Amino acid sequence: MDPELNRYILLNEAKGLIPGYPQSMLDILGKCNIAAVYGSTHKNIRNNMLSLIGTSMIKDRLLPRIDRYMRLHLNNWDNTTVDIQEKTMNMTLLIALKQIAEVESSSIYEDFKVEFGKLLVGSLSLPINIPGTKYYHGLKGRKNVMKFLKELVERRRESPVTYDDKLDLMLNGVDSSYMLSDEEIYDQIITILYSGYETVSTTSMMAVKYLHDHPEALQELRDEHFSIRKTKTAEESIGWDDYKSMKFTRAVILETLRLATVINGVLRKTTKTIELNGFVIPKGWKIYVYTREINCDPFLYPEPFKFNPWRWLDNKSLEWHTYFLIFGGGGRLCPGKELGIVTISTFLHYFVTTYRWEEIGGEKILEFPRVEAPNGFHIRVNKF
Ligand code: HEM
Repeated sequence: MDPELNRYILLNEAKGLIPGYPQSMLDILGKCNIAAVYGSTHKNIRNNMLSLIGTSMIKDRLLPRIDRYMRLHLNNWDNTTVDIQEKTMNMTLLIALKQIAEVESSSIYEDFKVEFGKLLVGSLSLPINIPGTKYYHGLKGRKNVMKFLKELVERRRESPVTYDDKLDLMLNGVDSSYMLSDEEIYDQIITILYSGYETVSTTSMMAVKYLHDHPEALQELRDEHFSIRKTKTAEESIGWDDYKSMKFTRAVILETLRLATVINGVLRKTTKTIELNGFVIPKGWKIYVYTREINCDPFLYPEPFKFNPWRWLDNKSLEWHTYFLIFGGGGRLCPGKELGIVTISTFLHYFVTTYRWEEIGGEKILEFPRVEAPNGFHIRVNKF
């Protein structure tokens, strides 16, 4: 839990502190997934990942698409009761899938979602492969997800048409310095969908919850988004400069991530016997770099249990603090950080400028060990 030691571990992969994720995760996300590789292979996969989800890609290609599908997704919520947990999960998966295979995503989405759900549950399970176990279902999910992806790739290769999405970029070598093999392409797609799923959907749901409970913050957020809308026609999408101007929105998202910690920590494994703070950690041992507690450190965040987005504006360096580990650190710092924040910001933009909402009430949200609403999180939504 020691922030300094945690940071040391994250920054020193080369000294024998490589990722140590469980066997179930490695089997189900694939052996080429970014968390399973290290050294030069990791460098190649990560550079490729950055060329697919990094800032220049978001600016030019991803944001317009996120904007378009967010509008569609938020259409027709007027005068209805929605389970915002379910809605944000669907939104996140569908929008991510659209970025990968835009044209085909609509037709495969419903079936794909079922298989992806199995994969998700199986990724954190005891690796016992007998019918009925989560692991068994997870492997089945992976097998079927792979089937979808292989068919997509085959069709693309046979077709003379070019597409403007991540799959085409991967097939045609977006990163000129390294061409992914087919296996790497499949695992890269699964990794993108997996890493951005619960993180983005849960944070979107929890932002709705915190904003509902803090009307002052909601008002300031609305003002920020209405002032952006004022400069545009109803059909005009938000652009990169609009996104960069959403200072309060970013603060709301960071504060939500801090309080509703989606990732409690990250796992590492020693490749040799190592001494850390006077303790000898034998070769092959796993280390759980538990970062959750840092989010509630009263020295960094006074009144740590209070939802106070303004703290991120009063102290602009907070996001860049040495112990800000919400997105990890070192050579594995989350490459999807900006894409995640862009997606949640776009969701909040259209949600708060179109609707007001009330909680149906009484529904439990668990914050530990996972942030989730076991029975859903229902809200009544009405147009302004
Ligand atoms: C907004 C919420 C998000 C949070 C809080 C978050 C958090 C993290 C953390 C803590 C790590 C470090 C893991 C480690 O050191 O082992 C990480 C890595 C990663 N994240 Fe995110 N993430 C978010 C969104 C996303 C999105 C939207 C994507 C992709 C579309 C993504 C893709 C990845 C990938 C590929 C890695 C592995 C990087 C590597 O091993 O080099 N993340 N994320």
